[in-house]
Amino acid sequence: MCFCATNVTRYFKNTVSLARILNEILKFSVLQVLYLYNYSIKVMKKITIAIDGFSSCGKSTMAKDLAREIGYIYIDSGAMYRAVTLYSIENGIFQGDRIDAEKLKSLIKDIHISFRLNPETGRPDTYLNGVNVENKIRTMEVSSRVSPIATLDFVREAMVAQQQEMGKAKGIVMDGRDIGTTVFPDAELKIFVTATPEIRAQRRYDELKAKGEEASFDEILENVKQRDYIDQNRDVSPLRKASDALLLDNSHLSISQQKEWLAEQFERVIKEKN
Ligand SMILES: Nc1ncnc2c1ncn2[C@@H]1O[C@H](COP(=O)(O)OP(=O)(O)O)[C@@H](O)[C@H]1O
Ligand SMILES: Nc1ccn([C@@H]2O[C@H](COP(=O)(O)OP(=O)(O)O)[C@@H](O)[C@H]2O)c(=O)n1
Repeated sequence: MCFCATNVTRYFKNTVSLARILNEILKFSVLQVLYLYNYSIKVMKKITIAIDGFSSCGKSTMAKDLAREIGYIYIDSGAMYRAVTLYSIENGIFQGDRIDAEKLKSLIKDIHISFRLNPETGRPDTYLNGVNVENKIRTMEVSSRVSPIATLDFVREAMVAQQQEMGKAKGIVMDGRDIGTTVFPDAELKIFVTATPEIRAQRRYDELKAKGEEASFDEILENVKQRDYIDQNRDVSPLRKASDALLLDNSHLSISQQKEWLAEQFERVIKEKN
């Protein structure tokens, strides 16, 4: 790709006409044109993109789309906390609502989380100790137990260390609750997303229904509010907007509108950095 792109760029010399052709004839998006052009002349400095915010507001939808379009790695940090929660459910860490933190602490080194691209969806699936748990971690049972697990300092320490390792080379879009504040405080682009609890619950409800799963709107709304409360009030890395994050309330934005907004922010920052 690099060889072809370099030659094409040399041939056309004029970036504007090249961009127009890629855009109008080959139907490349503006971002793809920008990325291809920068890639071709090998000057594009990769950045780190941190997307934080409240539960179920569309963070991963926009993060995944952007990452795919610009060729960055996408990491869903929430999936990692969900995987630890699933492990805890399956390994007797919960006694009713009580968490056996000592037991989990002694087992945490045995929890290995990774992501692999699913060729069918074109998106990364979550693996727990080598097993694909992408569907299992999205159940209401995991949703209702994940936030207390995510308050545990040794769990966060282990997850943050892995996340920082994944982002060492930049070129990463990560979404979660503490990415812009704790995991990558120096991220070049930080977004904080919010929407009303009712709208977020409706989006999650529609998603579960579309998957053919049993869902109660009231239960989801309660879960969304409860997780927001725990996430904002925990001692370690509580959910906060980083002071240098851009605020996006997407209550009344469509998926494509928010995608376009994020692409504009990326384009602006990447131009400043290159
Ligand atoms: N702007 C939007 N309008 C309507 N639905 C949306 C929007 N953004 C995301 N969604 C949908 O809302 C649900 C939750 O989005 P998701 O990206 O998983 O949220 P988060 O990562 O913040 O938990 C998904 O089903 C997604 O398709
Ligand atoms: N960086 C992160 C990501 C998630 N989490 C926790 O993990 C839970 C699940 O995260 P998620 O991103 O999958 O949640 P949804 O908004 O997708 O439902 C959150 O409610 C937080 O309690 C966290 O503490 N820190």
